[in-house]
Amino acid sequence: MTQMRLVVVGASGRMGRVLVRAISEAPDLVLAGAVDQPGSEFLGRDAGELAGLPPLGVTLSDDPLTLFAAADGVIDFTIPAASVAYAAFAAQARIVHVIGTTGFSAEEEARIAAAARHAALVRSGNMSLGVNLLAALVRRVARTLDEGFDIEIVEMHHNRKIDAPSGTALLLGEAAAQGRGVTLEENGVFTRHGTTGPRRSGDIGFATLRGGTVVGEHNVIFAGAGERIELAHKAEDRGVFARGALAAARWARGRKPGLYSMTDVLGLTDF
Ligand SMILES: NC(=O)C1=CN([C@@H]2O[C@H](COP(=O)(O)OP(=O)(O)OC[C@H]3O[C@@H](n4cnc5c(N)ncnc54)[C@H](OP(=O)(O)O)[C@@H]3O)[C@@H](O)[C@H]2O)C=CC1
Ligand SMILES: O=C(O)C1=N[C@H](C(=O)O)C[C@H](O)C1
Repeated sequence: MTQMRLVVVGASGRMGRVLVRAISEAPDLVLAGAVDQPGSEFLGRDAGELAGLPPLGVTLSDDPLTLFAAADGVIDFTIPAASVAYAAFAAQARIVHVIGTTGFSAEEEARIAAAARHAALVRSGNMSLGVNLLAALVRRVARTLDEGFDIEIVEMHHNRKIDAPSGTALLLGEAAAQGRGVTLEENGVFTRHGTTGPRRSGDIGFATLRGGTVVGEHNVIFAGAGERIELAHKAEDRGVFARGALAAARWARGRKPGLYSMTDVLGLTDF
């Protein structure tokens, strides 16, 4: 098969730079374009140089439509409003769209699902193998234990993160809710402050920590009477997310339109 031509949107961001490096190291992939938002100070700069590499001859552009027309896929770790717009552009160009962005509203999620009717789109709050395996484990444990075990999800990220709880924490919360046969909408508790009263049986609680340069840590606690099970994942390097996103792009190439997840990409089946 020919090399897959990928455009990285948000190429000057933390994930964007890691993605540019990962693509440049993959013999089956080629960086076909790098996009930043209009007005960005990085427009016109070489994407390789920004990523700490020798020049790649691909400069940051604010013209996604032209680049998408000549590409096979888009890798997108940006902000929700941008990802929604790029989903429509990728659908128009009928190319693969991999979305790692987190923090979407329900309305934005619906617009992404609508775009996925026209092209293969993979979206996940966490692209790493480890977290997606953890989600399957959480689903399994939640199915086994009854409400005598309280579920709490604790996450910590760097101090530049703008959304809370993390996309991963929500993904893990959904897995716990599915295992229990309930919905996160009805059972999720996202804030506690003041005189809250005792914990309601069946709640799925979330706690958010922010500080320093932490790449991403998640802990799912099943707290019972006199014993506690903890399932945890620690990301040490953003490369794990980039590798997952590129695996998703390869997997989605040539696939029929639809909204896919990393569970589909990794072929993870429930235990
Ligand atoms: N699913 C996963 O596995 C992972 C998901 N993420 C998620 O990815 C997202 C990005 O994270 P991170 O890289 O740390 O954040 P950054 O803020 O470092 O990067 C986001 C980049 O997107 C750019 N951007 C904003 N609007 C546009 C636009 N319209 N077009 C092109 N680029 C745009 C920003 O530019 P500017 O700086 O000028 O605003 C910035 O460079 C977050 O939602 C995060 O939660 C992160 C890691 C893993
Ligand atoms: O913003 C980040 O950095 C991360 N975001 C994702 C999330 O919201 O879960 C994934 C990862 O934990 C890093």
